[in-house]
Amino acid sequence: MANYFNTLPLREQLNQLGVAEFMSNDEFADGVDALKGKKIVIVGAGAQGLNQGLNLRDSGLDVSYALRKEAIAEKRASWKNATDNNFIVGTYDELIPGADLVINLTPDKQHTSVVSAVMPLMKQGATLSYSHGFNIVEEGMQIRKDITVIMVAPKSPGSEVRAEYVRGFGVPTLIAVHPENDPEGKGFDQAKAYCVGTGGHRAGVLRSSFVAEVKSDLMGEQTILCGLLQTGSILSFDKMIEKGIDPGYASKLVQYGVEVVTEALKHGGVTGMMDRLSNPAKIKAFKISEELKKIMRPLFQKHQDDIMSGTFSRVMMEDWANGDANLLKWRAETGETAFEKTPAGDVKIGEQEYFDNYTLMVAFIKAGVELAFETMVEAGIKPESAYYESLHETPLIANTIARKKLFEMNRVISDTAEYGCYLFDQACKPLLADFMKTVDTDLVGKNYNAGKDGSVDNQELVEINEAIRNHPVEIVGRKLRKAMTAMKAIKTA
Ligand SMILES: NC(=O)C1=CN([C@@H]2O[C@H](COP(=O)(O)OP(=O)(O)OC[C@H]3O[C@@H](n4cnc5c(N)ncnc54)[C@H](OP(=O)(O)O)[C@@H]3O)[C@@H](O)[C@H]2O)C=CC1
Ligand SMILES: CC[C@](O)(C(C)=O)C(=O)O
Ligand SMILES: [Mg+2]
Ligand SMILES: [Mg+2]
Repeated sequence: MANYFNTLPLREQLNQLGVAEFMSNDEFADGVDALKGKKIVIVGAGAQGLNQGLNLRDSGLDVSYALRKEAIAEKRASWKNATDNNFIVGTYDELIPGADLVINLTPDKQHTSVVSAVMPLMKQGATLSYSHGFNIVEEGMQIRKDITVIMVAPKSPGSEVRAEYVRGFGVPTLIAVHPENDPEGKGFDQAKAYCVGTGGHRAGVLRSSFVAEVKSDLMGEQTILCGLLQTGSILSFDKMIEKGIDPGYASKLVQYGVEVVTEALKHGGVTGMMDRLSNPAKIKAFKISEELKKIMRPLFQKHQDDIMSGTFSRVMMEDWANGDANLLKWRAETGETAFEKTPAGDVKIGEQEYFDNYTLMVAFIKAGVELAFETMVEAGIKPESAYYESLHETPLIANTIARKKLFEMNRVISDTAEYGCYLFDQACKPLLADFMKTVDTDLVGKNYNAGKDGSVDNQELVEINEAIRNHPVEIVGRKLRKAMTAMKAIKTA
């Protein structure tokens, strides 16, 4: 199998990369009708599998789970996830032949073997769905020509797909039909219905392509969403310990701080997050974020270039073939960091205190969101897609860190995202070493405003406010957030 993207002529690569059409609410007027009464069989009951299945069932659809024989015989976590929630569970032989829609929600690494096992059992004219296009785009998987191939890709961890649905909202979702597999022209209607079933239509849906989803998803997860949150958290904690801040306080500030500051990002964009700082702190955070952008831009560009050329996927697949040696080594190293091993102290940190005492994280997030967005757009990804993959999803990932630190984030995200996160983190920490020498506790651990009289240069503040508000991620963000009328606030620690 060859990398599908790399086999396309440049014209077609650019065509597929540039697909991102924001869909209006009335395009979902038929609800889940296209899937009503159809047999939906999900393969895999993990992070996405279980949570999407719960939403689809609550939306009135007929969902069951096909698991590999060993998972059923050994009553593994996936079997328990599905049976504890009263779903019918069966083997591939038992369930796949009757399925109208087979949703493959196993780890990307397993897709070639899972799809190869499932495909011969699928009935004529059935549909196969993915939530990430890696297998189709990077591995060039060929699907039987009578089968329709669709993608419904929530831009969120599975846990938040469920949590947002239960809150009455949803997560932004990319839907697509593989141009090589739409023999009956029904793929798009089915993808829309599936997306309504998960609640995605309430948060914003882009009609996308497998190519656009893969090249943006990989970039978001490696850089701002997971990589930089990991690097920023570890460096912030280590700095506080070096400067004598109480470890329990430092641990709590870092564990929950990213969730608190990004909640402001979710509702009001970078502008809203920066507005939570005092004027002097805002000016400082702006200047630091500019410095961080300068240092990290080449690394962000390298990640995007390697994703576009297929180098990233080739190297990761070499690690798969090598028994995940790097992934497992990096996972173990992350588990050994002082941040991970230091429990959050029993200390009260007020909501505003998270902003005032963690200005450094605000600067990291501003820099990372803007850089990821800028780099994706430069590479041909549409601003709407780049917004979901940078700004909107950052708070959803931050929620997982608040639950159980970086361990939880890396457990909940896909193996592909986890690998890319560590890859970025390994390269980013040394890059930031000199910068971190300049950081003191006024930026992390103590109130930035302490001992200052709060005065600022008016002209400088006006210029900085303008720069923040007029960044392209803010312009597209204001438009997309207008469609998110049902967005709910979450309770933070
Ligand atoms: N994690 C996330 O939040 C997101 C994931 N995605 C995409 O969704 C898809 C699923 O990812 P994710 O939910 O993280 O996956 P998980 O790692 O959570 O999937 C675990 C499930 O897959 C099954 N599985 C593992 N290996 C095999 C195999 N060889 N054969 C059959 N079943 C197997 C497991 O069953 P068993 O008990 O037998 O091991 C389990 O049910 C991926 O394409 C990913 O990129 C997209 C958006 C976000
Ligand atoms: C950010 C990681 C992700 O892409 C996701 C949750 O959207 C993944 O692959 O897990
Ligand atoms: Mg993603
Ligand atoms: Mg992903």
